[in-house]
Amino acid sequence: MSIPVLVTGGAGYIGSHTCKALAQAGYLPISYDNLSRGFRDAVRYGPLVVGDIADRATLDAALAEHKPIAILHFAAVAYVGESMADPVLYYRNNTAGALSLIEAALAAGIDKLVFSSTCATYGVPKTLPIDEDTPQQPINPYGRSKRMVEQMLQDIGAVSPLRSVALRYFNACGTDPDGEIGENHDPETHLLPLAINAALGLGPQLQVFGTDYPTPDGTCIRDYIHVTDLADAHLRALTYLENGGATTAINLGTGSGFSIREILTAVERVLGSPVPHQVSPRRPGDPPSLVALAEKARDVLGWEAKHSDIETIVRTAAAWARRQHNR
Ligand SMILES: NC(=O)c1ccc[n+]([C@@H]2O[C@H](COP(=O)([O-])OP(=O)(O)OC[C@H]3O[C@@H](n4cnc5c(N)ncnc54)[C@H](O)[C@@H]3O)[C@@H](O)[C@H]2O)c1
Ligand SMILES: O=c1ccn([C@@H]2O[C@H](COP(=O)(O)OP(=O)(O)O[C@H]3O[C@H](CO)[C@@H](O)[C@H](O)[C@H]3O)[C@@H](O)[C@H]2O)c(=O)[nH]1
Repeated sequence: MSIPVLVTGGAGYIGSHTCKALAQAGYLPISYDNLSRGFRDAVRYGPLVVGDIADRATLDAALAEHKPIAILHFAAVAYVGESMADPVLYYRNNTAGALSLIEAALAAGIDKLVFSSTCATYGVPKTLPIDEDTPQQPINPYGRSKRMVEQMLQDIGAVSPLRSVALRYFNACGTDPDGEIGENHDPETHLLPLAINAALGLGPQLQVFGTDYPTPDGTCIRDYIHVTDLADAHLRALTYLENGGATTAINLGTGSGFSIREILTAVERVLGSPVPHQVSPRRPGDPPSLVALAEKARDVLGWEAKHSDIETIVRTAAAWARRQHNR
């Protein structure tokens, strides 16, 4: 019998890829998702409970029915720009929502939780690459909404059996190499899919948000990590907690940064067509450079990125984009 695990946000991009990895490893992923930003047809590897993490009645019933041994908590709203415009949404959904989930976990006696945190909790770090001891001083409500959840997990974990791993992802990208699931955000706001769609003629030209950052070519630098590598890290974090591991926080990145211009060059090289683009003003809330030091993930989880070379990222994401457009 497969081991049940509750996956909030299992109908979303990273959650659905992690459900696939869980199923392959002998777990039964129970997706718990309000479908506000996810898709029913992304839930393929276990049952779906349609519910909101703030809805304790539905949540408690799902926990009582499926008896998961752990929770992987992906459900959130996750756009830096949107969080600047609508902070209430971010604090309500991400922070208050997480507290509701934690209370439900405690009531159900669940003592293991893996949390989707983010490098956006670091703000504008003084030095690069970013290790886990870098002060968390987020510069947007999205990052603050997530840092608060990390703090709640630490405080609550200190006085309860709940142990957790906060995985601070850098920029998720790429799609399932088998093509079963992919990245479907509506609207899409992420650089990689927008650049690929522009190159393939499947979307409008890309807006490059700012060319006056303090970086070598003036565009923002990010650390791009393939979603399959993120999924693998979640399994390892779950195993760590099953083996009695203590509450901790771990970066998930490659350790290499790419500027937006370097990404456009890479997309052009892999797809053989240029990325039509124009320069636009900076997007509020964007730090100039975010690059991980990924040693803790290797030391604690035995994890390293295996699919995150830029070619694999572009190839898998482009295959998915073409399939969505039957091209
Ligand atoms: N995409 C990235 O680059 C990135 C980087 C760092 C961290 N993260 C974090 O990873 C997680 C997943 O991100 P994603 O890119 O897969 O996003 P996504 O929007 O594809 O998935 C989020 C899922 O959560 C669901 N959801 C949202 N609010 C909910 C609620 N109140 N109750 C139940 N379900 C709810 C949505 O319907 C959606 O299916 C998020 O927590 C995000 O903050 C993402
Ligand atoms: O049309 C676009 C979209 C993005 N960018 C830039 O590309 C970079 C990456 O942007 P995006 O793909 O939107 O990712 P982030 O804003 O870095 O945020 C993602 O990565 C974060 C970690 O860095 C996560 O926490 C967030 O959930 C996730 O949305 C940024 O400099 C953007 O300004 C553009 O220039 N044009």
